[in-house]
Amino acid sequence: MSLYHEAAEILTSSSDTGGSLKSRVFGKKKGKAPPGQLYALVLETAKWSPVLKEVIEKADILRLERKLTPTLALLLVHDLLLAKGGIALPQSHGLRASVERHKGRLSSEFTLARLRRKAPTIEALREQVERASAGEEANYPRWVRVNALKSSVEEQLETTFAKHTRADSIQDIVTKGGRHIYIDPHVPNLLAVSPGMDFAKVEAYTSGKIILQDKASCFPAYLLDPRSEDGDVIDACSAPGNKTTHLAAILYQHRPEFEDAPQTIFAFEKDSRRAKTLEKMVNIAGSKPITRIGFGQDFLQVDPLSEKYKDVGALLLDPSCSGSGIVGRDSMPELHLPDPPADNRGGKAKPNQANANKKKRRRDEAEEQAQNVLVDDDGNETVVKSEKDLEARLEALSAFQLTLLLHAFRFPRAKKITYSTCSIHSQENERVVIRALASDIAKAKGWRILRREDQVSGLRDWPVRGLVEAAEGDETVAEGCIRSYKGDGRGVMGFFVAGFVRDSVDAGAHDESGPYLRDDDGRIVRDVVGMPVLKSTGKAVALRDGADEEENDDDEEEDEDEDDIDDENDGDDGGEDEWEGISDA
Ligand SMILES: C[S@@+](CC[C@H](N)C(=O)[O-])C[C@H]1O[C@@H](n2cnc3c(N)ncnc32)[C@H](O)[C@@H]1O
Repeated sequence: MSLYHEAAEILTSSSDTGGSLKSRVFGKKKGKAPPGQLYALVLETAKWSPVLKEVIEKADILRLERKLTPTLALLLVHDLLLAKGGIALPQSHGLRASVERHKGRLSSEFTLARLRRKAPTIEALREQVERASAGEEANYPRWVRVNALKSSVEEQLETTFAKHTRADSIQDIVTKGGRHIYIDPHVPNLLAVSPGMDFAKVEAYTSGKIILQDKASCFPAYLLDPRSEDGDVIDACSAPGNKTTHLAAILYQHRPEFEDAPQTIFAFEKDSRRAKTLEKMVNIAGSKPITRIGFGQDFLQVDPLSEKYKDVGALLLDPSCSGSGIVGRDSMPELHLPDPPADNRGGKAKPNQANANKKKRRRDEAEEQAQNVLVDDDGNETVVKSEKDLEARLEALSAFQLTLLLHAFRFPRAKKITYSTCSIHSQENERVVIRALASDIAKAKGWRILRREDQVSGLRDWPVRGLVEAAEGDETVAEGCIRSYKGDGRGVMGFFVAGFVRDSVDAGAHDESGPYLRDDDGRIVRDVVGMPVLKSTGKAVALRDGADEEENDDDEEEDEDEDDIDDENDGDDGGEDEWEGISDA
């Protein structure tokens, strides 16, 4: 079966079956076509279908080409007019010929359809199409994290977003037409831009200078705030790698001067296939030199007492969850099929009312069915027929989430942990936090909630906090928890994060933050001539004879090390031109 027949089968079945488009494409048992290509073809064709329907009907090719069904015509005309390589069939193939014969007519109808929509260029039309098909997402900004390892907000404002106008509020981004940009006041290096921009070919995106990441999804790494004195960092559940690469960028920004032994991020991912995506993202983002990926490695099987993890001072836990906070996940745009020629419809000019009603009924049934399928944030589907089913699913998830959190509490040098979900259910959120704090291990090791007043400034200021009732009336815990809700006008997905801290590490594990005083960014405090200030005396280190020269030599070495990181990153980018990007929670 050709790519187009497989795609047509998916498009025609989409109104009858539940489940997400991704699961229907990637879960297909017998297909021959590469799933990535199939998925892109089906999704893009559905997005463009209102325009293509018009083009096909005006060019009248369904009357002229009797073998073409309306669905096949949409798919083939999509590729003829919009795909880089045209129709993916041999030149002699009958289907290809049946559409290419009408290329001239189809192209001019396409131009007319564009002009009727007042789009001066195909790019402008593409933006319209993206916006119209975005569904729920059209009411949200596109969040863009500038990757500090490779670029800066200033550079991106002058290059990628040079033509954007500065907006005064997040509401302006979604309500005003055109291209607007807003600098987020809470999370450093975060921008919001108007929806509808196609990033697939934007250089800053394909080279990892910018990463598409929802604002709320940036909270965990920012809240963890890893410093050089925290030693190594664990990302327990890493793929696709948004938070891993965010951690790397934060470590890079906090890197102390004149110190070697860079920190390591241990990024675990249980699912080997997803670990490959993680690897790709880590490479593109330039985080590879400091990241060790645990391919297919289950965090629960990692021994906290292993020598390898003796310097782990901070952990980020972002486990699988119900994904109930995700905005517009995998929503399939409505398909607009061209009408068959009049004589194929038994001479009637329009589909009759009975048919239209039948179609509507089928659509309603499919929608109802889809609402009963709970798709978690890893794409796994569970049919939820009742409240009881949902409760059982949430109970299973929260038991797993709690186990993970208690495992993290065991790392002997750990002093900070963040726990997050993209769920709105308190069972997966405050309830897990409360149960974790009440555990024997938390009490034995001295773990407590990271209070609001001790949080990084942007999250201290974030107004949406945890639910007091779900936190069993504990206001300190509820205030320490950070929430967000979709649809509340703040432009973010539904999310939850809480931080845990403790004041001292396990007996036997040393505090290795070093002998020198550090500023808020983890940099060593120095006197006017650049000598480091000792914690013990509050005074700068005294110079020995000849030590001045030695220290300068060291400085040069350190600078070279930092350059090495950049060089390696640039080198990595060269081989990754197939990167199509990830956008995620
Ligand atoms: C919510 S996603 C993580 C998203 C990721 N933190 C990001 O921001 O890009 C959860 C991931 O955890 C992985 N996972 C689930 N259980 C795990 C375990 N026990 N050990 C390691 N990875 C696990 C899943 O396969 C999935 O890829």
